[in-house]
Amino acid sequence: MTARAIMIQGTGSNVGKSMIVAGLARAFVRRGLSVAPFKPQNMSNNAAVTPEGGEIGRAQALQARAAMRAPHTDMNPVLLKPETDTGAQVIVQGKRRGTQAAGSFMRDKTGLLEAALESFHRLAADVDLVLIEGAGSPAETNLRKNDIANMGFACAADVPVVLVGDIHRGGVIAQIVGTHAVLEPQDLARVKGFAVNRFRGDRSLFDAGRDDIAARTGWPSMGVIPWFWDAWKLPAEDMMDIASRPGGACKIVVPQLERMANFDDLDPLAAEPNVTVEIIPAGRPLPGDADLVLIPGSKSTIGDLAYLRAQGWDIDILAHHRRGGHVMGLCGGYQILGKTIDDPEGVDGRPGKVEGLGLLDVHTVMAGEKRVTLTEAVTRDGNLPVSGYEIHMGRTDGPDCARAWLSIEGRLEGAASRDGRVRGSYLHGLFSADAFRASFLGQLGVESLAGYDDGVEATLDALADHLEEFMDLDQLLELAEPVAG
Ligand SMILES: NC(=O)CC[C@H](N)C(=O)O
Repeated sequence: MTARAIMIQGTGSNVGKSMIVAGLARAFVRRGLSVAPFKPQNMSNNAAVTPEGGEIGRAQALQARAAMRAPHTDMNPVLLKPETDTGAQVIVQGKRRGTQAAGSFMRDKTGLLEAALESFHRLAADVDLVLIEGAGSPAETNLRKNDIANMGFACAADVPVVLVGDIHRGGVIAQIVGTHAVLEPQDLARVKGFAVNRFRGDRSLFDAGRDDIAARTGWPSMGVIPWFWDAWKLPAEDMMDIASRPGGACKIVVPQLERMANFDDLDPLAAEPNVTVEIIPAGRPLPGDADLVLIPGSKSTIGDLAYLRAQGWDIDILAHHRRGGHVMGLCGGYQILGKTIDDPEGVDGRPGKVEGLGLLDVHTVMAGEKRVTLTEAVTRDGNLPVSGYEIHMGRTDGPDCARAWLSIEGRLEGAASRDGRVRGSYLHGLFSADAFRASFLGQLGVESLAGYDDGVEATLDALADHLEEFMDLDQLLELAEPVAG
């Protein structure tokens, strides 16, 4: 089969590329094509686990779901997970390759373009259409040399590009015309069209603006896409996209860690009408009226523990617990709740051994192989099924693990305090299980009113309808070119 491919690049990060690729994937699947999403290089601490036990960006996992395919490590062959301001864990074709400083990554990308091309061609051998997503913007001329995320990949793979701008942040004419102005001729020749995303109001008011972009660039418009109001119902890719979600009386408070990882854990809770999820940014105390403080995962637990203390959140969490409140820690958050965290070789950030909050009598050691796996578990009290995933270097043990509240094929998972109000587990994604979430919220005194996965499916269909209406999908498909062998 000869697949066709097209690449969606943006005029900047967060212009809505991943959402557009997800919507296009669902729309083209509904038109009868087999579709695979692909992003050569992603930078995100929000990872998903594939059935083969590898890691990819969560956005590609959502796009795979939109395309009705299992996620695969080939869909995002290079994933950078920031650990500090200057260093990141590098994941290649799903596996941790090590930690690299930003500067050395820029200079030395040995083998990465080859890995990206290999993955791309493997995907293309299997489907009718590969929808490729760029990263950031191709207008960052200083990053063009050695690039594998945008034009560097588009040129190497010989694929056409559509450029998306974001009118909501302003200056969209300059975004697109400006990108046209700074691209080198060989990159410019790749761009076949543009689209304007996140339009609010009367679209006809922008007709002249759209025509001006077309006249100045020579590119046809693929559409002016109105704001998609239900976007929040889809798993968030970027920390910038997660927002507090006002809802009902039950208040779940989440300290926004600097290296927060796998925050899709919050989505099923935020989708509950009876629940308000409040994400607290640095500089603000955790509110005193929380029903539950949820400490999310962290890419660098020791670093984020210091960050949490610098905000005074340790004091807030201990006070909340003393007042009778519930505390839950997931993965990095679980480790933070324990007594000690020991990372002798710095496999998770800076090396060191530190004391945790001590709300759980457990100890964590970071070492050895990274555990990356899809996991099916059941709750020990009600035998409720929970499916989730694990991504961690740390191993946690201690007396409170005897009160583990989950069981994975007979093995105990997690820990709880004697009074049961403090709980931790390595299992990400557990709140998507409707029955478990209902029972968990029941313990906090509220009723669950939402079916989470059904809601995501309905939103992906609505997104596909939205793009069918406001983008020229026939023309987009015509622009897609056969993948050169
Ligand atoms: N996903 C997580 O929260 C990971 C926790 C920690 N960074 C570890 O690797 O063990």
